[in-house]
Amino acid sequence: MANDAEDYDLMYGGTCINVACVPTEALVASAAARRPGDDPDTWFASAVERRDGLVGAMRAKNYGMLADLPTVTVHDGHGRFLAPVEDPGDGIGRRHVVTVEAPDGDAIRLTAPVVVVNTGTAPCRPDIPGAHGPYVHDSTTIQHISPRPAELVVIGAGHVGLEFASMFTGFGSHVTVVDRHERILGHDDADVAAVIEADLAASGITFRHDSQVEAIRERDGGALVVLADGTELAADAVLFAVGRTPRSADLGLAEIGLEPDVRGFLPVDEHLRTTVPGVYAVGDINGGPQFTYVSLDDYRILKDQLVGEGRRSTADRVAVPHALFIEPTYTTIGMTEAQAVADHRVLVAAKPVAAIAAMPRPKIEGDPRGLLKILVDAQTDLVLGASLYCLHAEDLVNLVALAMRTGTTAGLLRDAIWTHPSISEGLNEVLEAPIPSTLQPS
Ligand SMILES: Cc1cc2nc3c(=O)[nH]c(=O)nc-3n(C[C@H](O)[C@H](O)[C@H](O)COP(=O)(O)OP(=O)(O)OC[C@H]3O[C@@H](n4cnc5c(N)ncnc54)[C@H](O)[C@@H]3O)c2cc1C
Ligand SMILES: NC(=O)c1ccc[n+]([C@@H]2O[C@H](COP(=O)([O-])OP(=O)(O)OC[C@H]3O[C@@H](n4cnc5c(N)ncnc54)[C@H](O)[C@@H]3O)[C@@H](O)[C@H]2O)c1
Repeated sequence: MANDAEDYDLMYGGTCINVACVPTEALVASAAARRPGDDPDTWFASAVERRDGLVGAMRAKNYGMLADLPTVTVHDGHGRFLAPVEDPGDGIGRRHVVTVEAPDGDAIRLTAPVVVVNTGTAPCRPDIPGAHGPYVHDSTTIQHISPRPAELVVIGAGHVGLEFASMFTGFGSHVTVVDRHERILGHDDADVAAVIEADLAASGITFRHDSQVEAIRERDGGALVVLADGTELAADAVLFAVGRTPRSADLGLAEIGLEPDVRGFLPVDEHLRTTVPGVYAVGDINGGPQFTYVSLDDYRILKDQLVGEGRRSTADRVAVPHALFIEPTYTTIGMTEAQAVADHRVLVAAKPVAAIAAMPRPKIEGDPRGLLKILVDAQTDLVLGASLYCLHAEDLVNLVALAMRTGTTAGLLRDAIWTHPSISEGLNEVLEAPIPSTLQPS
């Protein structure tokens, strides 16, 4: 196990637990819990402390889950392929060779007929002047920023950009988000994206769309973000949230004849086999969707390949949901409205959360922002897709996902008995009177 800074023992459990989902969602939750009277800096410091405790405990647990198994040996260090050992005629066949170089320079050599590459991705920064300057961060380093920046510029309005923008706004910082596209969530329904952007703007975030960053300059005690149109944005800190790059550059891939794609990801077939026999690539490194639960499903496919019947494949994934942890949570599943109207007669069931009388839960918890929108096939009554922007939508979307996977109709969701007061019961009301989509197939 290794990360870019080579803190091997700080990465047990991988990216999600140590530098991604768990720590960031812990900070998002703490930021959302801050009330106007709470001192921002004290609150931020205690949130960081809480985050560190949680991450430390989960890392230890994850290490134990592997290291405590009698069949597992954990080696700390950087793994890299060496040339394979050709079949010595012992019945096992050709073996791959991996060297693991420990931080102190010691290296060991491991041989095996099967090697699974699960090296993940790392944050990337564009090749512009000042991108590695002193006040410039990525999603990992900003989690350890001190003091809290009063003025933060976030470059990139994707998952990382919007989550950290929402989080730092909650911590009392002023955040400007710069993105090269004309709107946020460009792949999603425009009407839903507009509601979300309006809420984020109302919470204090400034958006600069259609913008390219040309350089980042140092100024007294901070940075100056220079945009292509000449605008200069002063910041205490800058966060690059412009995507992630695969960790494949130093894996010795040439030794085994494994060619990465142009971006550096390792191409696989639907059973996660690379082009080299005996070498699999799972998780972010294979260029699939970058989510922990997809990496987990890759593991199921791999397990089925190695000790099962070899039937599971990426092709049998149905209705994979996505969640964006802003406040409140925004989730999507299935088709967008534009995609749905291309092949279906679509009914749209949509209601602002504040107007759903039969779903008091968000009002009880004090955040009635959001919108529930569900797309239904007018002929079959099956759910085609949904955009759920609401407190606890990260759970509601799983219910809709299950309905889509099992062919449960919108009528059944509408008429089901759900607990009260819950978010699920919103389905009773939202699905009551869907109306035909007004979008034309493009
Ligand atoms: C800020 C942020 C928030 C996120 N939030 C979410 C979320 O809420 N939900 C969600 O589903 N996804 C989220 N993601 C995405 C998610 O974290 C990743 O998709 C997931 O962690 C990828 O897991 P993986 O199995 O591919 O590998 P990783 O978890 O990345 O593990 C790779 C491991 O390999 C090690 N390694 C790399 N190269 C070598 C080498 N040569 N030798 C030895 N070890 C090596 C690394 O140190 C690391 O421990 C988030 C990502 C980020 C950046
Ligand atoms: N809640 C979650 O599940 C979650 C949370 C965080 C991250 N992630 C995963 O991590 C991955 C990486 O996230 P990310 O936000 O870094 O990448 P991303 O691909 O989601 O978004 C990058 C954004 O940066 C913009 N951009 C790129 N270069 C730019 C430039 N030079 N100037 C201005 N804007 C620029 C792009 O237009 C895009 O909007 C995501 O794809 C996602 O799979 C998931």
